[in-house]
Amino acid sequence: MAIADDLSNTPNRIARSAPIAVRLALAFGLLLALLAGVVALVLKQAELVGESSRVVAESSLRQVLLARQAEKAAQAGAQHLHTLFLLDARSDRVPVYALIDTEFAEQKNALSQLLADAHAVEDAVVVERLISTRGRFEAAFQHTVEEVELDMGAARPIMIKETLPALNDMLNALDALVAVKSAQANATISSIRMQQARSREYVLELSGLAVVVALMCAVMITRSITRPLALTVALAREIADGKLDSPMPAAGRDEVGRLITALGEMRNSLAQREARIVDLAFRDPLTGLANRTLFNDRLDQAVGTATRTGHAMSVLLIDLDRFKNVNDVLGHPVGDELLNQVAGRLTRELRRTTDTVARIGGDEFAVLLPAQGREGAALLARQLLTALDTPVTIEGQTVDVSGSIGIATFPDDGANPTELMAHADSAMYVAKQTSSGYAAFTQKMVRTTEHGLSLLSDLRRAVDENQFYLQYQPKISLADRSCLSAEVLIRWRHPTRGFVPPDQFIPFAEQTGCIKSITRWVLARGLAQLAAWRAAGLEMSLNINVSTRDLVQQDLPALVRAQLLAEGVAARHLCLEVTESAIMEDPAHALASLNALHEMGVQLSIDDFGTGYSSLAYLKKLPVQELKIDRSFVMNLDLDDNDLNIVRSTIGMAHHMGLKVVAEGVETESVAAQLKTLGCDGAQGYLFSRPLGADDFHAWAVAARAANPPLVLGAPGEPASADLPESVPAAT
Ligand SMILES: Nc1nc2c(ncn2[C@@H]2O[C@@H]3COP(=O)(O)O[C@H]4[C@@H](O)[C@H](n5cnc6c(=O)[nH]c(N)nc65)O[C@@H]4COP(=O)(O)O[C@H]3[C@H]2O)c(=O)[nH]1
Repeated sequence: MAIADDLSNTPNRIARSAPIAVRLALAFGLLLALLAGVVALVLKQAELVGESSRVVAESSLRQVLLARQAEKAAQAGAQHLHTLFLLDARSDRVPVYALIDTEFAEQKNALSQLLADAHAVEDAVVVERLISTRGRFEAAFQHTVEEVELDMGAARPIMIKETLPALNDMLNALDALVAVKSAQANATISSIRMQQARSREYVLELSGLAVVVALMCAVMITRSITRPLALTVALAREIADGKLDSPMPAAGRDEVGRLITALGEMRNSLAQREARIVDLAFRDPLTGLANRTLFNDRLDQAVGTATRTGHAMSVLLIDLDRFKNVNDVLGHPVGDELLNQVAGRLTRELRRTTDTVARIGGDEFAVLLPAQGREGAALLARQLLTALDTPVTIEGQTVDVSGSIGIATFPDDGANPTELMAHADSAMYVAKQTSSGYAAFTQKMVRTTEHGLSLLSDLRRAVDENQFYLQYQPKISLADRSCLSAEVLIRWRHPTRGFVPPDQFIPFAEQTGCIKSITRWVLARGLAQLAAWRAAGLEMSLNINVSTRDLVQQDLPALVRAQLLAEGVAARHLCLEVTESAIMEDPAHALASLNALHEMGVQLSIDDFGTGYSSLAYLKKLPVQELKIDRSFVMNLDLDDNDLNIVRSTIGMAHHMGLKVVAEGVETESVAAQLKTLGCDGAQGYLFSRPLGADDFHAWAVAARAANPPLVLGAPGEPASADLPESVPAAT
């Protein structure tokens, strides 16, 4: 069967190997040749038939004419014989004899010619008979003529008995000859007719053959063009429908074959481009991981499957800690490489091909675990955190990596992808505050979120409704216990919640952006109070806390400048406290703000030192004058050698860098004494005073000043003899 197919396809293959133009030229050439052949044959046949017809007609006519001529001559001879009987004088008969001789000669000549033309046996027999009858006639005629000259009376019976019967015999023989010739002519004509009929058949057969051959050629050529064209059209439609992987039809070497090849090339390049587009649409170009779109798509499918099968499934959201620092401090190429390495580590931890790891944001990754419950997800979270834990080395720099993972599991933590992702997100934020680094979602997290929402609207109202107030805590010099500065601490008296400590609302205000209006309020109220104290003769400076958000916003220096000008307070009497984590959150912007404030003359202090991640080496680059050691290291300084060592080395290094050091949370004399021994410059704590209201602080400060007059006047880090103008340079 295959061989038969092969054979039947061979002409097609041959046909398709030649160009269409050549094929058409060949086909039409063949057709023309066939037609020319047929025409030539028809002409030849017609010529043959015409020639033979002409020959036969001429020959028959000639023979009939010769026979008639002989007959006529015989009849004329007979007439002249009669004439002889009517002429008595011999002289009158002589001319008749001459005529008779001529007629005899004509007769003889005609008969000789008839004999010469008589090829057929039957012709010869008839002619022989004619010649013999003529001979007898001629003899009888001569005899009669001789008798006429001898005895006219005797000649007449001779003529009647001999000559006339001989003449009749000769005439009968001539009739027989004419009949034979006519029969021959008829036979020839019917043979010609047969020949003509045969010629017609030949012509018809040849024409039929030519038509069949032409049809076969036409079908073959048409098929050799239309079939590949139909395949080409089908291929083009498939390409248009986006089917780019169906098998390609075999391409010949003709024009259609070249078209198929070109379509194939077009299809391949389309397939490549489509793959690239799909890659761009669904892959993260940096890490090669699935992107958010692909992740969401797979999450939809996984939730669909889990709903049908009743199996659990989990989502893990992973956020890298301090990634922004890496990007800002070490540069984007290092940040990109870090993300790449993290992507590799996450991918390597996944064991099942059905699991998906995706990069869904800058430093945010997500893992989809179909058919995996909470325990399995928590186990993987721990493995991922361990995998991330090893520091990476990029361009010779060692970068610590850590992450926080939030887990949400279907169906307990969410019935749809949106809920699952939102709850994994909430869990991730909780995870950031835990030591384990991961957290599975609980309903309590929803309540926290709800609580957060109502807290947000309350916070927004608090400034307008004057629910905030300020307290001031003295910062004293350990050298002489004098008070030169006060730290401003905000307090919130909520109408229904009661007193809300700053630790509970400041971080939230920072997250939600409310901190900006709070800082503005604290700056205005605090500087107004400072101006009032100074106007009342209390030599004092103020420390005000600013948050990360304040620091990265470029309008902080302008705001501070405006408030200082509004209250007429010199910039040097203001010290802004920033936490090291606030600086490290966005070092580039933080540094810009700090520089602008420093140029303005504002003092800068690093708050809660020791709790963040920054190093003293990095702080060296900052325009700060003071460093406040966190109270967690100070409070048990006299009991804990570790704390003592930390505080000692911090003071040593800070002094080495030209910074004043203030210890927070000093509650006992023993700690104060230790700090003084260690060379600490200032201290703050319940030992000296709890945070006080403005009036109480004023009274406390006046009393303290009386008990412990300052050896020098000025803010920590400020030269005692400084006599700076009360004006404020414009912020840059
Ligand atoms: N145990 C103990 N605590 C002591 C002692 N001496 C002072 N403190 C407390 O230590 C905190 C010192 O403030 P902080 O480190 O800047 O820490 C502050 C500061 O980071 C933030 N904060 C307070 N007011 C403001 C503000 O106006 N703006 C901003 N951005 N943050 C503020 O809230 C944090 C907490 O403030 P507070 O609750 O007022 O808590 C204050 C103060 O009451 C002591 O001897 N023992």
